[in-house]
Amino acid sequence: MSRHFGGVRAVDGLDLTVRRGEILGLIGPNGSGKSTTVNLVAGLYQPSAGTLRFDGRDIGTLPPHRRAELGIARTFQNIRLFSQLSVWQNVWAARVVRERGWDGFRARWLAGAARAREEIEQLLAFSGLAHKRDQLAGNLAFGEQRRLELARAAASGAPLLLLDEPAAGMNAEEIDELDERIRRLREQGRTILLIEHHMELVMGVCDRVAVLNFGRKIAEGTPAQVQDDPQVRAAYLGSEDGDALMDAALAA
Ligand SMILES: Nc1ncnc2c1ncn2[C@@H]1O[C@H](COP(=O)(O)OP(=O)(O)OP(=O)(O)O)[C@@H](O)[C@H]1O
Repeated sequence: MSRHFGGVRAVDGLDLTVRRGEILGLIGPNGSGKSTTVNLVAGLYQPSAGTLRFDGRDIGTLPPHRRAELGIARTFQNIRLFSQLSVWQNVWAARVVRERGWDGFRARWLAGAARAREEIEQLLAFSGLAHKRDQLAGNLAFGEQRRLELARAAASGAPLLLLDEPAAGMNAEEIDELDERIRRLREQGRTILLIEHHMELVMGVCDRVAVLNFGRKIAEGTPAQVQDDPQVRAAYLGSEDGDALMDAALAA
């Protein structure tokens, strides 16, 4: 796929496969096209060229809500919750969409409510937010909002989760917890595309890693292979992420 903005080739002939059940890390220096890739998969952007298949089906022209119904959920780099709904209601809204799709959302939401409630309880426990259930999402602390976004994506039941910098702004303890949650989602059979700058998290949790630079894929492989790749090191040279990449390589 490619996506150009005027003269900027944000994504430039990217060929990427996310295998069922894996955690694929997508990394790259600032402005290398990671978020554009997520937005192409989620349907917020239309590709300038190329095709996109999900579970064998061409979804390149479907609007975002149809892709969500088919089983693609996401979190946002800049958190986007329903800030005037409670924690519980945020998770509930995602859960309801899964059961019935947007078309039946209003008419049939009551059906299956008991099972949904039980699942929402489990998700609130999973994200450590059970005690915050009645608070407005907009009033949560930053790290809690990130946790709620993840819970909401999980509540959709989508087999594919696109996580766009879920560790951004988190402290070390929160990142450890995030690491654990991402692993648990994989254990449940979810497939995860993880966009992240936090190298320790990426190298620790991902099965495979793909590296972008100027919209192109410059490397793909296991975390160890990618860390040792001279092109990857060159792309990151002199940046903070590059230093972290070296640290992760040395620690491995
Ligand atoms: N809507 C847009 N309009 C114009 N240019 C855009 C748009 N979105 C992204 N770009 C440009 O495309 C390139 C890739 O941006 P993108 O946000 O995908 O990178 P990224 O790898 O996610 O960066 P970061 O790590 O800083 O989040 C950048 O040069 C950016 O300025």
